[in-house]
Amino acid sequence: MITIMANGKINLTLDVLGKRDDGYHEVEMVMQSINLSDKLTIEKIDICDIILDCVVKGVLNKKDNLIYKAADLFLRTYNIDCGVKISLEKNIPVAAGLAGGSTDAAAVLCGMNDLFGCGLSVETLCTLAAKLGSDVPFCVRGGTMLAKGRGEKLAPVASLPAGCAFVLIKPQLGVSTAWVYKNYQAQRVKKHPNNRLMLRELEDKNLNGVCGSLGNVLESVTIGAYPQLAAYKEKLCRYGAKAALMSGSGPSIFAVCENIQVARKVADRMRNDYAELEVYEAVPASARK
Ligand SMILES: C[C@@](CO)(OP(=O)(O)O)[C@H](O)COP(=O)(O)OP(=O)(O)OC[C@H]1O[C@@H](n2ccc(N)nc2=O)[C@H](O)[C@@H]1O
Ligand SMILES: Nc1ncnc2c1ncn2[C@@H]1O[C@H](COP(=O)(O)OP(=O)(O)O)[C@@H](O)[C@H]1O
Repeated sequence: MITIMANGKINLTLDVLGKRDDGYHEVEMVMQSINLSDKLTIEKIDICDIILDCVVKGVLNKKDNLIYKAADLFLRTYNIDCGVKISLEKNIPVAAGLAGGSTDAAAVLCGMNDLFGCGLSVETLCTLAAKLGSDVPFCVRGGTMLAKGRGEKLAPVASLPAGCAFVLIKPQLGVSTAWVYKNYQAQRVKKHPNNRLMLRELEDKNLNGVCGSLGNVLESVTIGAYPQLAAYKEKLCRYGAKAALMSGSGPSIFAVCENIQVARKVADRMRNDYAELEVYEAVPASARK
């Protein structure tokens, strides 16, 4: 039996370059793992089955769970003639722009690789991961990455300056990623993030520069539909954060602070207006403890 942590992510940048022939959007984004994590326990069972012990809001059919899909893909690809029982402690809110489902799927692939002693490389795991979703390869690797293509082409980039921390607002509503991309209209975007500049600011460990380079074009869709998200961003900055942005397709909002003490102060002030928030930090690649 093994236990494995599945980290959530935020997007420091997210740009959409255009629509592709396969219906997906060509993206360019800087992604960052954070220590908001689900916990999975995976054990071998003698029967050829996948048993799930978990509750995921809105996922009623076991076969729709990305955990099931990942386990099924792994067992079929490597002709493994036994099954697994997987238990999940779900901490990452669902459909929140934090890759909760994708990271569970990535953890299953990595966990089963260890459990069955397959010795697959990270590259092989990422190829498998891309079959499950655009964000799943990033979740296999973690850390700070530039993602291109539909999100699966990854290159490691410099990490954030040490010590910085995030206040993360987890709104009660869930937003469908497919709906957000479907409603994306390039002409409604006022400003695109400058990914090159973001990479340079990360290299220079310049937190003010990083904050100045944050940007997410999908805000034009999700904040358009839920204007209260703009008010959260504005308040977080007024209460002492350096900058705030929506993560992924939303609706989660994160604010960047120079250190955890400042982040806790901002979070305490913000709690009077909005209760569902917590302080998190960046985690490096492959941190699953
Ligand atoms: C927006 C992002 C940013 O990191 O994350 P989330 O907000 O979901 O966390 C990702 O691009 C989401 O990745 P992921 O959630 O894995 O998406 P997928 O399951 O592959 O696709 C869900 C739907 O989104 C659309 N989609 C996804 C990725 C992409 N590059 N272009 C798209 O148009 C597709 O229509 C697809 O049907
Ligand atoms: N284990 C899982 N955890 C979360 N969502 C899951 C899971 N399995 C399937 N899903 C489905 O994936 C969708 C996207 O979920 P999630 O990855 O949490 O959000 P996002 O794509 O915004 O990061 C959910 O609405 C849910 O229907």
